Amino acid sequence: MAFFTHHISRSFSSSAARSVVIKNVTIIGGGQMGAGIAQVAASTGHTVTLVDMSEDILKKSVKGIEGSLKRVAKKKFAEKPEAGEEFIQKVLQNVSTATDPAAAAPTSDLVLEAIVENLKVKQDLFGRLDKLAPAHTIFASNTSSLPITDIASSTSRQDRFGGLHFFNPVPMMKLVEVIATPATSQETFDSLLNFSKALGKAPVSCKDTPGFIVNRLLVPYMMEALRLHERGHGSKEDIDVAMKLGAGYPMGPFELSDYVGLDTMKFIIDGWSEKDPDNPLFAPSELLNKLVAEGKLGKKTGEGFYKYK
Ligand SMILES: CCCCCCC[C@H](O)CC(=O)SCCNC(=O)CCNC(=O)[C@H](O)C(C)(C)COP(=O)([O-])OP(=O)([O-])OC[C@H]1O[C@@H](n2cnc3c(N)ncnc32)[C@H](O)[C@@H]1OP(=O)([O-])[O-]
Ligand SMILES: NC(=O)c1ccc[n+]([C@@H]2O[C@H](COP(=O)([O-])OP(=O)(O)OC[C@H]3O[C@@H](n4cnc5c(N)ncnc54)[C@H](O)[C@@H]3O)[C@@H](O)[C@H]2O)c1
Repeated sequence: MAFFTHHISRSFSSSAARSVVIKNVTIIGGGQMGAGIAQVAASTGHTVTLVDMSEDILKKSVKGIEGSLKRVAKKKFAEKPEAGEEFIQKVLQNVSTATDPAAAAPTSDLVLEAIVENLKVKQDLFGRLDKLAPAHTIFASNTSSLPITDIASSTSRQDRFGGLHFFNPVPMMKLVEVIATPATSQETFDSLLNFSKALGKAPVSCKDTPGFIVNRLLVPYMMEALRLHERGHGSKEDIDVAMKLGAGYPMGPFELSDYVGLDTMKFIIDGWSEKDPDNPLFAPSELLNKLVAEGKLGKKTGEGFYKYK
């Protein structure tokens, strides 16, 4: 239970570097979040290196960015399609790709990670990058549910490590949660906050507590929707309609689950129920486990709670 009641008091390291103006950004993980963050950073004049495990994945990421930019341009340059095309090309010029994170780390002001929601994999990545990146480089994680302190523990720059939690779809969602651990320096926190504003986002300040603000409230809600359905108390379609029309949510919980990715949901809930097994809010869902075992991960694989093909 300590996991959820632990109170963190923040202190600032005096050994911290000066506040960094973030211009060159390395984003690791070119999935739905990494690609979205890369798009928004490149659109706001940052130089971005997007890293993933293969050229094929990166091609898909850049294609996704281009598709999303077209949607943005269609709205932003409704009267001037040529200006829209110019905007898209200019943004894409700000994005390069690499399969080795070591390629860009030495010139980055910020390394932001948006890879799989697995503590060990994230720690291995940052442990390796810690030896390659210059002293001023800030590290940040886009984790949904893992303690930033635990991820940062694999590095020797805990004062230059924080959380930057974006929301899906990144080009549309205005919020960024900026997370300071007790070891995050004030300068690092300010740099991350200013970077979020430079992206045109609205940052809120969070402590390094489970789920920060949004997911501490959203995860129990989403899981209870699944359990309500499993108890036979509502079809997924009715639950979705009810929450859209009765609570004003843009998507119902099953639509949103498919949009987020059922694998990511499972990583989150398994991690929390392991740490806090007696908490009924974090009880696992058999239906979720079954769909993930079948490879039905939501929109990204063409099927989850609903079919998209
Ligand atoms: C148990 C664990 C569970 C918790 C998981 C937590 C996960 C995580 O940590 C936190 C999250 O992110 S939580 C998740 C938080 N996220 C939420 O809660 C999201 C909830 N959903 C929403 O806010 C809305 O449904 C959307 C904004 C997604 C779509 O808007 P809509 O009005 O319903 O429908 P529309 O007709 O489709 O789109 C209209 C127009 O919007 C534009 N546009 C849209 N996507 C775009 C993109 N990718 N690019 C560019 N542009 C994009 C475009 O102009 C489009 O027009 P077009 O002519 O079609 O090009
Ligand atoms: N999906 C969401 O709605 C959402 C929202 C906010 C935060 N997050 C968090 O963002 C992170 C990424 O989520 P996502 O939805 O973009 O996942 P995703 O599955 O769409 O993408 C993850 C990408 O990371 C790559 N990857 C995995 N391990 C890697 C490694 N070691 N090196 C380089 N690349 C690697 C994968 O190839 C994949 O392209 C997770 O920590 C997740 O919890 C997700």
